[in-house]
Amino acid sequence: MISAPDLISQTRCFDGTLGFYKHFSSSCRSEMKFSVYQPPQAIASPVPVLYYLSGLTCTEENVMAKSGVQQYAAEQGLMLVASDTSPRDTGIPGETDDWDFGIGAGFYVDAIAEPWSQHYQMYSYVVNELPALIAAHFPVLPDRQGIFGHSMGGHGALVCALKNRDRYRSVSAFAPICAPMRCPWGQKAFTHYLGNDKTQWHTYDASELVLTASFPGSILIDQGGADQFLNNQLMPDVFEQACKTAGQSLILRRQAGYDHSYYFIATFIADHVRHHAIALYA
Ligand SMILES: N[C@@H](CCC(=O)N[C@@H](CSC=O)C(=O)NCC(=O)O)C(=O)O
Repeated sequence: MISAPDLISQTRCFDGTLGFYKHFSSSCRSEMKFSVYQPPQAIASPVPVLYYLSGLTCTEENVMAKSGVQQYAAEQGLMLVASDTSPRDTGIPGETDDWDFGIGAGFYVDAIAEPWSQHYQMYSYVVNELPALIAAHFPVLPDRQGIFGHSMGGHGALVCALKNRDRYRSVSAFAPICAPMRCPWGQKAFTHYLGNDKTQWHTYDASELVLTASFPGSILIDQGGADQFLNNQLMPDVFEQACKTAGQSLILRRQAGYDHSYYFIATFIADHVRHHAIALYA
């Protein structure tokens, strides 16, 4: 039996309910927090569920506080679940030293290198443990799941969907880190979490994965043209080229003038929720 999470706080929002929760994660072997927006439709019957993965430095709160996503989840009848971006307070030396590694920067991989492998199991957490807990304790249709995210989390969403096409019916991303093996954020995280063997890195790089594991539906990506991280960290051209090579359907929208912030996400999040709703209610 999967234990119920503890409710930390609950707020009414667009005729639904926004709740913040904590529980002990067996994957990460530490306490984890997450947030859930339950739309009004979920009172009558179970609804599809959309998972959101945040970027570096974020928690389970950022998307709920800054994007305005609840309005669109309420319109479309989707449960929205946002996980934290890493375990916290594990006691691993150095986990708070850098803003782009350790706490707030789990990169949605299962670490295999010590000491990170003891707790940093974010891939298993978001793909297996959290969905099982949500299915056990919230009114969702667990065979109707979508996933999206921003930056580190946008890349995490791409990887989760590409590796699990049987579990997710839809995927989208805001300004994802498209080729982590080639950028400083990704190289730093993969070196520490996965070690120096590059064959391990390939299994968590969306631009490599898509060459051998395509997703059945179209992938939607929005990328701001004035994003400060565009050229040195995000590299959407690499993913676009890989999708072309693999025959993967991709809608890559380059949005002139937009940066990397939640103002950019708030501007286009209605389109993303609609993209998921179409697939999840088909
Ligand atoms: N000054 C920022 C630097 C980090 C940042 O930009 N984080 C982004 C995600 S970057 C890639 O994963 C973010 O979403 N920040 C949180 C927010 O609410 O904007 C910082 O310290 O946040």
